[in-house]
Amino acid sequence: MLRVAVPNKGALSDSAAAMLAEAGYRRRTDAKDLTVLDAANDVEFFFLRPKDIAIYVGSGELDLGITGRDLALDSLAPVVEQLSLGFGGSTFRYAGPADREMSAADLAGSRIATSFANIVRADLDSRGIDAEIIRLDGAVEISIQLGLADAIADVVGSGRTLRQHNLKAFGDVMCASEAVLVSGADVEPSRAAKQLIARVQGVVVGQQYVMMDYDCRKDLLDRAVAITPGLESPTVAPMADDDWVAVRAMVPRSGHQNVMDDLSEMGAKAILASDIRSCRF
Ligand SMILES: Nc1ncnc2c1ncn2[C@@H]1O[C@H](COP(=O)(O)OP(=O)(O)OP(=O)(O)O)[C@@H](O)[C@H]1O
Ligand SMILES: O=P(O)(O)OC[C@H]1O[C@H](OP(=O)(O)OP(=O)(O)O)[C@H](O)[C@@H]1O
Ligand SMILES: [Mg+2]
Repeated sequence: MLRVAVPNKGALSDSAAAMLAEAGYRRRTDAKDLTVLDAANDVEFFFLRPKDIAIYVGSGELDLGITGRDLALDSLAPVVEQLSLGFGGSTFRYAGPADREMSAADLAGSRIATSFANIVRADLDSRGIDAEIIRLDGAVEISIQLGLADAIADVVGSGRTLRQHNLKAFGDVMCASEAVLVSGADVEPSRAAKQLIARVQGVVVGQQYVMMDYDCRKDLLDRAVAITPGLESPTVAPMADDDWVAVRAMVPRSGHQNVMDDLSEMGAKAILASDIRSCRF
């Protein structure tokens, strides 16, 4: 049976659960459950702390896991990304007091508080900077005002937490993160693992596109195809009125409103954009 780790709470948990459900897997009914057996698909899901997931997968105890790229990197566990999942986007940055202009060079000799000590150590080493790393479990932004640290290194999502604590990010982004599906680095994914990867990929790709349908005069078809080329080529179907055809093509979700504007301007009618819940190529 395939064994898959899923975040049990936190920033990634709801979206990860929704994505697996959309891919056809059984959901847990109680947020306190630590395991769910999906007998129909021959998969057992384990609901674990997001930080621990790469450790279980890297050790080979579990076959696949959903976690954050930053968490996987910091774990030092031997895992590889099979898929980027398109949610849980964040950056991992240094930050310091908003009224101080700081750069990475200012970190020399400083105290840096973080929950991601390995990422910070690797970054400091790559710059040849000697600094003290203070390992905290969370709420890292408070450590400067409490006098524990001179700078922090933490996850920045909306940036709201930094602003609330009068802090400002500086230096290069150490990790551009999002939710990822990982497998062990030393093993080829099994047939069952590949099937789960393909199903989840179908959902991820589906979310990145919309299906566009519209009616188009035959003499405008070349222009229409140029606007919506589809993945291979659009489907063109006859209509009862012989001067018109019905066109159907996948369009990237980002910018699909512009595509609708262009089609409308060209003279297309009844332009519809619908969600794609899952797809395979
Ligand atoms: N706005 C955000 N805030 C926090 N984490 C985010 C955000 N956006 C994405 N993430 C990602 O979520 C993951 C962290 O998840 P989470 O905060 O649930 O874990 P944790 O900090 O280990 O758990 P907890 O906060 O319960 O102690 C990281 O991969 C992080 O990059
Ligand atoms: O830029 P923002 O959108 O404000 O999000 C970033 C904050 O969210 C996370 O904290 P979390 O809620 O996971 O709490 P924690 O610090 O205890 O892990 C992260 O560690 C930052 O503190
Ligand atoms: Mg957190």
